[in-house]
Amino acid sequence: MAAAAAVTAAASRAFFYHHRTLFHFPFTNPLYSSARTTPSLKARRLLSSLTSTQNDVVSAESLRHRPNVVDILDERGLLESLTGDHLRVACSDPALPPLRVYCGFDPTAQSLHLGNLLGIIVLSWFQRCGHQAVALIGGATARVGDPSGKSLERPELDPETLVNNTKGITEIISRILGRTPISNPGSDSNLGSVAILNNYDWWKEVRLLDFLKEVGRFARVGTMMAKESVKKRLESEQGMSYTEFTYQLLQGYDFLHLFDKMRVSVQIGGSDQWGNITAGTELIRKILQVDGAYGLTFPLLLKSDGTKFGKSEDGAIWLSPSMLSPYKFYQYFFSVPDSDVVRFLKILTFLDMEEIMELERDMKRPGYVPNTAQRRLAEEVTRFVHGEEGLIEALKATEALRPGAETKLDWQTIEGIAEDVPSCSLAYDQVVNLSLVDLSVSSGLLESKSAARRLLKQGGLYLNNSRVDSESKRVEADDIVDGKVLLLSAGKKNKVVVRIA
Ligand SMILES: Nc1ncnc2c1ncn2[C@@H]1O[C@H](COP(=O)(O)OP(=O)(O)OP(=O)(O)O)[C@@H](O)[C@H]1O
Repeated sequence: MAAAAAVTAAASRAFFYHHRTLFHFPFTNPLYSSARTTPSLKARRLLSSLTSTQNDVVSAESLRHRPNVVDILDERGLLESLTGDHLRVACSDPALPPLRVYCGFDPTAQSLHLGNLLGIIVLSWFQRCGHQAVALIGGATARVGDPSGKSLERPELDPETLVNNTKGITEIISRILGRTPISNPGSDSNLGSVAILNNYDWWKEVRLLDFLKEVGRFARVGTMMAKESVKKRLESEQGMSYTEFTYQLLQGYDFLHLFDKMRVSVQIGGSDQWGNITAGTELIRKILQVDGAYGLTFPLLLKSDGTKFGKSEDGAIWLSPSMLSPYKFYQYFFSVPDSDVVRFLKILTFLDMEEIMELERDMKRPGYVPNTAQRRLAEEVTRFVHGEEGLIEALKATEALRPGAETKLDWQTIEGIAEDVPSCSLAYDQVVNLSLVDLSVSSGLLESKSAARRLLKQGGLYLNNSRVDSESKRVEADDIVDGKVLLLSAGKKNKVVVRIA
């Protein structure tokens, strides 16, 4: 009873604290009048899970145990900088309500990529430690273009592309973060919830004169010029447009808006976002005259050649399954060099640090089966991004590419492989009853019938992963997988997918 009463008292203290933080310093700036800044109906629905008072009441469970998310990020190599050490205390203080933390993504491509995954992972860590995640799509900021880390002005995107990109990115974030397991007290589900907002919803209402008067007045040009993103560009031949120079204030104002309207007190981002994030904490401090807004950055994920994983490079690791199949995604992680695998396990998975260290020790022991750590990494990251079904698809495709494998093939698995190996289309009548020797040539797998016969005799010709051991073998209707495709292999590496037209 006493414990329950203490919990209730602490919960109401926490609840009260929340309202005090929000409303103690009333903010009468006309830019924030509710008529102008109300999010769209869709955004409101998405936000409802976060804005309900029920979610603010701290449960007995979270009061007892809220792991320190900042320490966890630090331990795993996911912490670069904090705007203040107070966040370390605030994030695990049982007297405070869960933090609301946001990460922004400009919809500059149809899909997010591996570099952006770090922001999602950090949001997920916050969720797992009992906090609430907000993903912000920069529908407005993408029209301006973030100069951070860019040597050239970003190309302008047309509204239709932005809408398309926003849709793709929203799907990815809700798919990944919507299934993050968390202890979510007071909720029927033990899956995380994420609010996804679009900053165009408030920016489209803001008038330039109001902005200059109410926000611009508090922004010092000297401070803005000193930001890394601006300094670098001013040194370049092309210089910087006024539009891109303003970007930091747009992102800064987003933080102010989210802090003021939705009690979001933490912004996270890659280290290149430091200047934009601090623009927000500075505006909050100057305009709202409160402390209690925090910024946290994580290191950029770099390739072994020192360049960052991004979308501009060839062979970007996309998170959308329509831009990179779960099979290819899995294969990427399965093939990372031994020198990177432990670092990736810490940064990109939620595996216990003990387990990762054990894997690291195993790698140095005699008898270590090569790629064991990579397999674990590939499984964990693929499951996080593509779900259990995506992982199964990737594993099936991996198995299907192994000649002699006994897994029964289905057409989706073969189609998954078709992106990665040559394929051709042949009419049903051109295929059924044709000898395997002839099919090997007409499908383009082998150059000549004699080469096909030779390979068959050596036991190297496979139909749907089963060895073909007779020269007289002809294709039967039943060989066509699900009535749609065949997989022909010459040895371990060469394959052709034959589609039945
Ligand atoms: N390699 C990376 N490692 C960590 N975070 C990254 C990485 N790449 C991008 N981010 C983060 O993702 C968010 C959006 O990034 P942004 O759109 O600027 O980069 P990008 O897609 O890599 O651009 P580009 O490929 O055109 O350089 C930012 O918070 C940024 O810090």
